[in-house]
Amino acid sequence: MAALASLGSLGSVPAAPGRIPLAGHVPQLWRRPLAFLGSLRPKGGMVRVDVGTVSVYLVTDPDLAHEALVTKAASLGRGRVYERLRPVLGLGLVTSEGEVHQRQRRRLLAALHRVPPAGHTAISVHHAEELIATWRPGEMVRVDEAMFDLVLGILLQAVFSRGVDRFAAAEIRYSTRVVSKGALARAITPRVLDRLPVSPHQRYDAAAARLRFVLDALVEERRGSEGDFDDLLSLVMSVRDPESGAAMSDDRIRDELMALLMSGTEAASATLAWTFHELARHPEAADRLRAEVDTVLGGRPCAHEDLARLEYTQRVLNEVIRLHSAPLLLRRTTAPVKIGGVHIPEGIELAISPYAVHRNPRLFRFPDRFTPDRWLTAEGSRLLPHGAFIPFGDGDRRCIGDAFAWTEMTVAVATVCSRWRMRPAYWHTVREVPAAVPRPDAMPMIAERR
Ligand code: HEM
Repeated sequence: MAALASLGSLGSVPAAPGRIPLAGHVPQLWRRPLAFLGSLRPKGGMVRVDVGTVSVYLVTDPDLAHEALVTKAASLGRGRVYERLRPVLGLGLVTSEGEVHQRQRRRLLAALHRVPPAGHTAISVHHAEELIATWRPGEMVRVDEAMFDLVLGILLQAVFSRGVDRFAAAEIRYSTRVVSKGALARAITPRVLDRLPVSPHQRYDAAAARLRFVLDALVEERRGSEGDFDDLLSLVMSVRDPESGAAMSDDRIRDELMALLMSGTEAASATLAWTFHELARHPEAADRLRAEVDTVLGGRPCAHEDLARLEYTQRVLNEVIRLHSAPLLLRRTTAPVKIGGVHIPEGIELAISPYAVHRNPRLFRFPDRFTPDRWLTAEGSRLLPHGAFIPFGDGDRRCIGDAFAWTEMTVAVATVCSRWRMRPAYWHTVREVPAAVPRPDAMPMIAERR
């Protein structure tokens, strides 16, 4: 950071290595985006990455990340990528900014804080038990898809306690996948291409339209229903803005449901899939985790009180989420701001990279190694500097579903590992694909009964 402070102006921030005229860093971003990001450790913690003619200033240092996400957050908005996604996803928490975002965030947090944690554990256990009951010994399971179905099922039941009919559920499943998987491609392709009759665009827009349609119908159906519903939708409908006292319109509720579906499924299911991948690659860690699960659960389903006692399981999850975290949290300056001593004018695209921060050897010894016990030592999160461990972001855009995700992930890992041992399918080499949180291209595994 000291090095950047001496630079002062944006023009003196170094460009990442390997830039070529006109294309900038597009070849590296195209061929090996995550390895490229993980390799960037600029002196001073900020580096310029050119995506064609657009420059993005990338933050890889914890102090600067903390400034951008927390102390200077008031001068940063959402930026170009979210502008592209707004027409599709609407104005939910993920895409909105400024006063609209703050108001909606207060309301959603108020609703989420009223969800009883033990109730969420019970829903997670029910769905995890149901999932493993369908597996047969020696069967190939697409773990990435199974985990997506699991977290989607949990989220849908948390939002619609009496369930949704199977047509709506199938539509939500299909469209959520298409819209979240295609978001990155939509965000980086120029607007002029949207109108072209090419199938990926048409498929994307059609899926988003169908998702909006189904969610609108479910909200409307709820408005016409009698009785008490003990779920997130009724909380969201009833919650008032703590300052103005106003309730949310149905359109806004629909946009927030879209935001929850987008953010609440991909990241948690990818993290779960990576957990089974890492456990399969580290048999010693898998043995310890199974031993802990056997001791704590003793063969019965997980209860809410068990979660805190699954300490090694939580360390495994912490380590997975450190290694497989968001490549980029995107922002744009809405006012001139000084970050890391550099004066940044209004309208500049910034990106904070948890992925790069979490692989910084100054913060984590042998950062590419999977070492769950690092969370027992001085490296453990409480002693890390601000901005050093940010898998859920930070500041006024920090993930609102972190507790929700932590519960369902702990339950899922404990439930699967109490009964099954997952072995990688030898015919597939898993690749990390860039997404909001990197996801596996596919993760076939063989389920072996313990
Ligand atoms: C392992 C699981 C998860 C990870 C790693 C994760 C990560 C993140 C991160 C990094 C952000 C901040 C994005 C930014 O600063 O631009 C975020 C925001 C958000 N997350 Fe999560 N998330 C997870 C699960 C969930 C779940 C389960 C839900 C909902 C049930 C959820 C809902 C949201 C929402 C609505 C936001 C937007 C917050 C705002 O902009 O105010 N997330 N998440």
